[in-house]
Amino acid sequence: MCFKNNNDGTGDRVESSAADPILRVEGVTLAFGGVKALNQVGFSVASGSITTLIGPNGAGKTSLFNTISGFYKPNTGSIHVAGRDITHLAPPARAKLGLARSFQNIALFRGMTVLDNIKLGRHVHLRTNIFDALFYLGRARREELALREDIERRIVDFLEIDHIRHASVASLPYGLQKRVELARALAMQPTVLMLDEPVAGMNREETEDMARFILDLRAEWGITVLMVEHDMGMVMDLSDHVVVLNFGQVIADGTPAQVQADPEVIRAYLGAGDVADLRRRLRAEAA
Ligand SMILES: Nc1ncnc2c1ncn2[C@@H]1O[C@H](COP(=O)(O)OP(=O)(O)OP(=O)(O)O)[C@@H](O)[C@H]1O
Repeated sequence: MCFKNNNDGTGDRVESSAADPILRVEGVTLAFGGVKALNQVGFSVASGSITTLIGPNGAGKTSLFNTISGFYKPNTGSIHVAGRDITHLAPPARAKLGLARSFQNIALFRGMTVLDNIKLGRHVHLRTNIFDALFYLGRARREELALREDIERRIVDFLEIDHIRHASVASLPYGLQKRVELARALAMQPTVLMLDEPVAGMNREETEDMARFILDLRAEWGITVLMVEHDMGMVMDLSDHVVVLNFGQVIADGTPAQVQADPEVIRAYLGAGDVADLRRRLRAEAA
């Protein structure tokens, strides 16, 4: 594949051929004491796809996200981005390779402006990395002067947040804060964007906006999306590929139609209901 994003300063980024998955997880096991949060987990994410991890509470989705982004080290198994083994790389090195993520709970600097929060995302590609940047803003700001402004402008235009660029994050409604968090992740110029429950806590209008942005960033920017999401309506509408976890294991892996029809998914994940029923109920609740 060719990166459609502007990759200045990212000389060590990886590329994949059309035949290879952009992300591959193989035999990953992760234990917390006696609890196996992940047990021999394996799946692939095709380049340019929207892939979603679902599963009941405690299934291992967050553990898997944290393992892929490098915050947890697996006991066994490996993780590959565009064919390169990244299992032993720290999170900033993974981010440099194009693996960016957002967090379930908003992790923005609430006292700072929207624009300053977005700029922090760019430091992943500077000599001053994002973690340094958080603590040594003076140095980061000096380096900022050398950055091109067009990426920020593109992101701000794309996410329709121009009118709030100088507002402090704390003053914004929840849906806009989540959009700013997405903007910061985009500022990392990701190849694979990991979104942790992107519409959690959003009202229907905010959810629809976020769904539109996710579809557009794949279509217009060529970014591969891997997300964890509980909103079944959104999962089934947006995803090309759904991976279902239960008790730390992959119990189904396929298209939305395939996993919706899988009896083990219905039994394990949805209990007595079925996906169509759950979807109806969720939509009724949202209305
Ligand atoms: N830091 C931790 N220490 C000990 N056990 C943990 C830790 N994190 C997760 N677990 C356990 O690992 C298992 C998987 O948890 P995880 O949070 O990954 O599930 P999840 O699918 O993300 O759940 P949810 O949908 O509720 O967020 C659970 O049994 C959980 O109690």
